[in-house]
Amino acid sequence: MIPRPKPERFRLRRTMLFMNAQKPGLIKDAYIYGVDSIMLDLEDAVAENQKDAARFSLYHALTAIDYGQTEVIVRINGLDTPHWQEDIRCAVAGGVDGVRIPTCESAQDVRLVEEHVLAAEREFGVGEGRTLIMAALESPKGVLNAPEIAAASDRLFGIALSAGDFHRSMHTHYVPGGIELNTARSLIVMAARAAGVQCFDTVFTNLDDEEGFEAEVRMIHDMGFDGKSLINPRQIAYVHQTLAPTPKEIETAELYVRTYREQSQRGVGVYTVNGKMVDIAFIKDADRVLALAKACGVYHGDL
Ligand SMILES: CC(=O)SCCNC(=O)CCNC(=O)[C@H](O)C(C)(C)COP(=O)(O)OP(=O)(O)OC[C@H]1O[C@@H](n2cnc3c(N)ncnc32)[C@H](O)[C@@H]1OP(=O)(O)O
Ligand SMILES: O=C([O-])CC(=O)C(=O)O
Ligand SMILES: [Mg+2]
Repeated sequence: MIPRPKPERFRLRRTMLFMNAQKPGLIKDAYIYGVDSIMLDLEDAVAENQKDAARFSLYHALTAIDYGQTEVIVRINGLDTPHWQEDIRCAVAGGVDGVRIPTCESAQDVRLVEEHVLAAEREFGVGEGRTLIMAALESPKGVLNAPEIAAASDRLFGIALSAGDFHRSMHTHYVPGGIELNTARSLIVMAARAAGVQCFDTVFTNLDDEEGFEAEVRMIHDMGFDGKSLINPRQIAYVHQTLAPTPKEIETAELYVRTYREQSQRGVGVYTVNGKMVDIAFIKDADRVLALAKACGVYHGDL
């Protein structure tokens, strides 16, 4: 069994790439793409009569492939199916970093998964508390319960919008620009921030519409999402580029932190830089920008 580092609840997750757990050709060298997290899917990408075969393939991938620093998440089947409990046993036995709950609708759903994850950790001698959880919100009930879901467990690192199923349950239609998803996206970002967890946008399935994909990535970046679920390796680079702080943002953050240190030594709490007011609130954000820039590998300074 390949030893994996202890999963970190909060780490860089700009890109989370789905792949069918049953396809060795996809999963055997997935780490070469430089994606932050891979999501081995046991749910919708796997045909109903192939669930056992997919679990078999998944277990062997988890125990035989060295994914290095790439996080490995397994999307289990829905809690309304006969599959999810065995999915959890298989993923935990293989030493997975985390499980993704599809169509999560309540804090109770998260706690139920948590109970089964803990039981599997005990059964297979995997460190108790090791396995992380994330929740995908795919129904109006799930989105409206986002605040309680986001705060439901110390294992939960984030919540994600899953728009395909959300569209179906809402009877909405895809519109370029995503106006029909505005409320769901805003609620998810707000609930995640209130609970101190991460938030992820949904997949973009039209691989031929590069312009539409890029516009959506810029929009979800502006809305405050930490990352996005992806379906294809060719979507990774643009997300990494767009979600990293720009040189201008880094320069401003550095300037704010340095000047704040000088000013606060002199007992000054609020002052101006290039005509703009700066106080402690700006410094907290500047610190966040510099930490993100460091994690993205675009800042190597000493702050
Ligand atoms: C709504 C939902 O539930 S989404 C989640 C469930 N869906 C999935 O998991 C689907 C994930 N994506 C895929 O399976 C594929 O990208 C498809 C079927 C959509 C398109 O497949 P292709 O037409 O083969 O894509 P493409 O030609 O761009 O593939 C280029 C290379 O990337 C590989 N690749 C494509 N998608 C993935 C992926 N998700 N993960 C890893 N590798 C991939 C292909 O194997 C191919 O490799 P090769 O050049 O060595 O042969
Ligand atoms: O999580 C996602 O974005 C994919 C998905 O299940 C959906 O769109 O229903
Ligand atoms: Mg779905």
